[in-house]
Amino acid sequence: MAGDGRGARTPLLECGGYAQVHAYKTPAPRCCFWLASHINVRKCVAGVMLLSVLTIFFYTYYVTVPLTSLVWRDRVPRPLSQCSLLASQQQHARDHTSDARLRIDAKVLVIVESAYSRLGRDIAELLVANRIRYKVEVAGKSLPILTTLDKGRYGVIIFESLSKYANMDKWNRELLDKYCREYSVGVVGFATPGEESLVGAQLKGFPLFMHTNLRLKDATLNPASPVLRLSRAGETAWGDLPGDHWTVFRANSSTYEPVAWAVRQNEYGSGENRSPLATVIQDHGRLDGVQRVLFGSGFQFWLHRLLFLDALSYLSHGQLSLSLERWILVDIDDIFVGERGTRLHEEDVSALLASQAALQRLVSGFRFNLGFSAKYYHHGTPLENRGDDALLKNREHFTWFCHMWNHQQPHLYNNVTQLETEMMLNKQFAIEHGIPTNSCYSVSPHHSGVYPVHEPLYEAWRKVWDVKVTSTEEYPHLRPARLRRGFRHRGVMVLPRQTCGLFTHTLLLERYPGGRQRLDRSIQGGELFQTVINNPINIFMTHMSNYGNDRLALYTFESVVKFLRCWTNVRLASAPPLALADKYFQLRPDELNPLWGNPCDDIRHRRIWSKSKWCGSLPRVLVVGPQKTGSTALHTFLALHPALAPNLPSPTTYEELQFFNNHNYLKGLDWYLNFFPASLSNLSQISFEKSATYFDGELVPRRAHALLPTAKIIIILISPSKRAYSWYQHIRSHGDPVAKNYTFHTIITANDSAPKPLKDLRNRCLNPGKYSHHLERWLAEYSAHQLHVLDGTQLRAEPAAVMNTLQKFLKLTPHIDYNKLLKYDPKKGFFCQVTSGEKTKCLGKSKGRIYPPMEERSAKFLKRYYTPHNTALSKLLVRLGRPVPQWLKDELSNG
Ligand SMILES: Nc1ncnc2c1ncn2[C@@H]1O[C@H](COP(=O)(O)OS(=O)(=O)O)[C@@H](OP(=O)(O)O)[C@H]1O
Repeated sequence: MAGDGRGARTPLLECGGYAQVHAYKTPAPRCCFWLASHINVRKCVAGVMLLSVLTIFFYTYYVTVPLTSLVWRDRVPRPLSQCSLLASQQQHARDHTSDARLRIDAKVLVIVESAYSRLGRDIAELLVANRIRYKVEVAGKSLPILTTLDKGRYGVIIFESLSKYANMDKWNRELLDKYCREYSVGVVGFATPGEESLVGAQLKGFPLFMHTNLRLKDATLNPASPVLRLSRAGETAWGDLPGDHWTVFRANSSTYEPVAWAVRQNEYGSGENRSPLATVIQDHGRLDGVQRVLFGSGFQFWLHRLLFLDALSYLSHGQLSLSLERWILVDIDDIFVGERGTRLHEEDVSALLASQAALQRLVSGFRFNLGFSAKYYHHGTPLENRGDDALLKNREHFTWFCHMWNHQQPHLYNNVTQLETEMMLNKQFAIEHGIPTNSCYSVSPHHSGVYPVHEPLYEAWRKVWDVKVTSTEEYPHLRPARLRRGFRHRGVMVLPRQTCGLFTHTLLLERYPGGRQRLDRSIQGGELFQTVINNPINIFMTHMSNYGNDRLALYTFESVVKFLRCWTNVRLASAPPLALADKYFQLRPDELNPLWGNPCDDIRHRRIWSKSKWCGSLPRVLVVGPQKTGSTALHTFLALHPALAPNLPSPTTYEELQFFNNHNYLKGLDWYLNFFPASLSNLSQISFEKSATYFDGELVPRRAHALLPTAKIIIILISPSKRAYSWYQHIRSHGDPVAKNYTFHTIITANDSAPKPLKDLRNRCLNPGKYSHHLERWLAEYSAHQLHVLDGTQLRAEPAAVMNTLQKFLKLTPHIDYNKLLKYDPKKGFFCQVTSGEKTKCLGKSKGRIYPPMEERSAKFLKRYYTPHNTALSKLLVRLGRPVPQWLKDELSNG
């Protein structure tokens, strides 16, 4: 057999030569014989399969792609533009401001039917999206308090149910009308669907008549209505209006003026033959001095959201007016990255330029912002590679920003150098191809490393690209979009990014998820349209593939911009990212400081956060102070418990990390996490942290809750007077120059005309002792059952008893008998840790200092000073069902 095989090779060569020469002669009997003897069925099947795979590959990459893309390009949808107003110039929008409203707060009161009602929720969400402050009250027997001293608390009162408003009891109604008149506060009301269909029914107490449960179509706005500001009149929203339960208004008084109209669905004809019915009506307040805007339906109809914002603006005399400026930046990410067959051709680039030119006519300064990953340059079909070249050829028409060179997620790199090297490759490419490198903007693939923060990314960005701005959808969470915020970290401004409904895989309008109508609805008054209305600065992320194929992105943006132009008076503009970031934080300076959340609480965040990071040992117990109440003793006692593990010590502040209350917070979460490494605690242990300055830190409860929402909070209280005195002795012995120069009495009695350093010291000394005030702040974030208020005087005298209660509160196992661990040390005058035998280990000299007793006059002064705060604390503890400590009873006694 072996001989057969070997000998068979030669005829194959001969076979080829033979066949050529003797093609018409005998058809290679030896060759066929050889083939027949060598090819079995298995080989034959394998060969056919291989051939098929090769054919499919060839067909897909070289035949289908160009052909299908030709078919797609044939079906490029035209942007929606059925608007007669597009050609006309934008007019000046009304200014609702007046001097009348200096006596009210720019806040609205929303009176809802129930805590769960749909429209009430929609109203609240729209207010949140526009950062309008509000308070929600469920309609009830009495009205909430409307004034503080001589100031009105609310600028507009919104009734989710018009009938609840009209049917208020006489007393409340008179009270409300009086408030509205006195402070020129307006009312918004919504007619909610009732079971009964009313025809010409009078709204109780008003010369206004209503038809209910109607189906309507073809909405228009009254160009003369003074309410309109964001909304622009002149166009008709053709077609059926959503919902079967519309209310329309008819009035026979000049106090009423329609804001919007529609016609009945079963009404045909045109122009004058159609009788428009008022769906939104304004009451000028000519009869009773109260201005109102009443809606015949809720927010299912997109235009009502716009009119609602206008109503707030009008009724608040401009106090609640939104700016008319809307900034739009469209990022095109993944330049060069797309799959073969989905990338841009030369004609797509031409279309991109043409669309950009069209958009520039409506959005001043508009340029597409291109983010490139150069590793994939020229990775397409030959036609697509020419598309890459066309982009580069027209590079100066666009703005550019760097994406990751290889589109890798930065959180996967634990090494800054590696990140820098890859960023350098992209930069090198940019320099070689004349791509501008000075935008100071970058975007990370899949938001990776931006939030939760991956420090090496920020470091490399700053170093290689001088990045000062980025954008993400992830801070603080992806959803809901209206809660997205910006922040700044390590000099990089992170802007919230909005979505426009287009993603990497969204290639064709006809295959749009949920159908083309879904995208069109989003554009025509729906989500995308509302996004632009609700956000002064919009950064939209799109991908290269959205601009090839049927150029879905061009359709989307041109359409929405035209729709905005048609129906609103907003002034659209664009600017480079750095300018937008400056604008953003000018508008929202309160957002500059970040609020760190726990990356492990959100699976999306966990996925874009380094695997080497660990949040499993973050503290679950915080001892928050205040200072000089025995917090160090408590920390030491807790650390003796086998179920508890304290953080690693800080080189500068020892056991206290002082993260939540000072500049350490701005160092970022990694800084804090480093004190809680995975090795810190075994799995059954609970980590804890103690920083005595947390208690009275203004921002601490909010920050602590954002990161540690389930933590237990321990507060230690002693007499605030004694605390203040101990604190004075403490900073004096630390050499504080002001404390050294003044007596305790001078400091605590300093009045407001005293020198600033003295006043500052007085505040630092006295303010932490206003216990009830600080406790309320903690209670605003944490629920009462998470808070444990511990008596510091008792901790000093009977530490074992206190630790007993605390162990129960913390549900610690095993339960430890602290009588065995602590012993009174007569020399120190305090309880100390028992070491070997009879020996003890006490706290250092700085705890349990020896100093003269407080002067009588100071004690008297402080007792008086703290009385209101102590009274409030006592009430608060009773309200919470907690024991009132003996020291507090003593302070409140008359003795
Ligand atoms: N067991 C034990 N040992 C030593 N000291 C004890 C102890 N228990 C309570 N105290 C009291 O704790 C006071 C210091 O409070 P803090 O530890 O909270 O001070 S600090 O804010 O951390 O600096 C300290 O205040 P001064 O007496 O003014 O020094 C002590 O009175």
